Formats: sequence, structure tokens, C-alpha cells
Amino acid sequence: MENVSYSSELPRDVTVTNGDDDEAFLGDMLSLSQFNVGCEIGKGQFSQVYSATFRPCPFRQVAIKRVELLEMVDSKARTDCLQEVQLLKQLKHPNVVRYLGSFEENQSGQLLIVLELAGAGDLAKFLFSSCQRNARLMTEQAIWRFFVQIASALEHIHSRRIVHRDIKPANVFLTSDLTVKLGDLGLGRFFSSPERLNQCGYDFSSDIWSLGCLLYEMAALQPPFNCFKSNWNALRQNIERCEYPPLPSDRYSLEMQHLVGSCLVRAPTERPNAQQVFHISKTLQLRSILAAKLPEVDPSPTCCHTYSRFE
Ligand SMILES: Nc1ncnc2c1ncn2[C@@H]1O[C@H](COP(=O)(O)OP(=O)(O)OP(=O)(O)O)[C@@H](O)[C@H]1O
Repeated sequence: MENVSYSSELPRDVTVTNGDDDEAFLGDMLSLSQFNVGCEIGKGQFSQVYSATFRPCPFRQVAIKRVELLEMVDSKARTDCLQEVQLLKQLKHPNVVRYLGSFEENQSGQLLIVLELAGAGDLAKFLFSSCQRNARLMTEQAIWRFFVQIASALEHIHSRRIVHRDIKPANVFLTSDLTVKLGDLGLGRFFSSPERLNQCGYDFSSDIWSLGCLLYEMAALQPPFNCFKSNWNALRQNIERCEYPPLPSDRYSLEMQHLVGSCLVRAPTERPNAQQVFHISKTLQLRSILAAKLPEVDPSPTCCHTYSRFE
């Protein structure tokens, strides 16, 4: 292809060992008066997210996510959601957005969740602005640097028996030094339709499917199953048959293609677990560093950040 170049904006390599930062937790008796709330930095279907500083420690920047508990389908969903927030607070990992605290404001039906601020956008924006817009692919080495962190985060989440449920580039946040922070865990289902609330069969292996989609999208700059999105039947058939265009073999290793393929198999029990994906990707990262193999580039035309799942 013409007028394309290699992606030179490689994310820095980062340590993926577990952090122990209990000081990060802000305590159980939080209220809004303890924060200087700044501007709105994002909006979800059932939430608004604001930047804020913690008054007792003014240099401490956080994100505050406000969700309407009353918009949940039923009171059981509300209770489950509050319980899940408690669970999410136990997650401590350098590549997982930290849940720092939560509180309900004056019985207003609003739950405020205090999160670690990930201030440099997300992987969806990065893929668009650094790759697609400039018609260049990431190097394999850069992909592994991102992906190893994501796989490490998922391994940690699964080891705490939590399913993420919404792994996609828009939920992979970045910090200013391009450290990955996997965010938006688990809670989305509490604000959705009863079908999604039940999410029949959604489990750890479903996250692995999404992880395979994510790895594919980082390489191809488009999700594996979006090519027939105008035709739902064809799309469904492709997902059920696990048929998607191969990654360009002159740019990316066969091992990468194999890892994608092992996550995108129909039978959930045949997919690797998060620990295996982490170890394989770590090995392949080391191999790609040693080989220092720089692929050529090939721009892909479209970008869609929602994955289809067949579960
Ligand atoms: N910890 C964070 N740090 C920085 N920005 C964040 C953080 N969490 C969320 N955001 C921003 O807020 C936006 C809304 O996030 P939120 O999790 O409320 O909704 P969503 O999951 O993106 O959307 P939906 O709930 O409709 O699926 C995100 O797109 C992101 O830009």
C-alpha cells in the first residue's frame, strides 16, 4: 500500500507485577463534600463521569462516576450492584482501574463510585488517532506491550472470581505514560435489559472470546466479525463458524494468529484461560523483542469498537 508508515509511537514497556497500594483506598465514610468536582469527562448510557480532586489530599486526582440506582430494573439488581462494587474494591493491580471508594449521596438514589483517573484516553481512541487515521499498523512488539498488560489485568480479575463482561478497546484506558488500565468492570449488566441482566452462560471463557477479538482488532484495526455488519445473518453465521479474515502473515507472527484463533473457538471449554493467555503473550512479547522484527504496514479501512459474541 502507498503512503503508509510504521507506527513509531510505541507504548513504553511496563511492569505487570501486582501492586500493593492500600493507601489508594479512600475509606468507607466518603461524601461528595470531600471532593472538588471538576468537569464532566465522559458519559455512559446510565452514568456521568467527572474529574475531581480529594480535598484531604488536593493533589489526588480521581474520576467520579455517578450512576442512577433507581434506573436499575429491580431492587435485587440494586443490592447486587452495591455488593459488586464492594468486590471491585478488592481488585489491586497496576493494570486495572482502581475502585477507590463509593457512596450514596443523601438517599438521592445516586451511587457515586470513586475511581482511579485514567487521563489519557482509551485504546479505541489510540487505535484511531495513532493508527487508522495515519494509515499505519502497530508493530507486533507494540501490540504485545499493550496486550500483555491487558491479559495480566484479566488474569487478576478472574483470579478474584470476577467476570469482566465488556472487554473492548473503549474500556482499555491509558495513562499519560501509556500504561494500560482495564476499566468498566462488570457493572454494565445491572443497568440493562432483563435478558442482559441474566446474561445466560456469560462466564470467564466469554471474556477470553472478547480478549481474542481485542487482540485481533489491535492488529487488523477492525474487529474480526464486522465485515458483514450490514447483514445480520451473515454476521451471525461468521461468528458461529468463527470465520474472520486472517491477520496479514507478512506483518504478524503465526503465533499471534494462533493465539487469536485459540480464543475465538466456538466451544468455551476449548479456549485457554486468562492465565494461559497471559503466559503465552508474555513469551511472545519476549520473542518479538529478541527478534526485533518490524512488520510492514497495511491500513485497514474501518473501525468498530463493539464486539459481537455468540454466547
Ligand atoms: N476511570 C476513568 N478515568 C477517566 N475517564 C473515565 C474513567 N471511567 C470512565 N471514563 C470516561 O467516561 C466515559 C463514560 O464511562 P462509563 O463507564 O460511565 O460508561 P461507558 O461504559 O463508556 O458507557 P455505557 O455504560 O453506555 O456502556 C468513558 O467513555 C470514559 O471516556
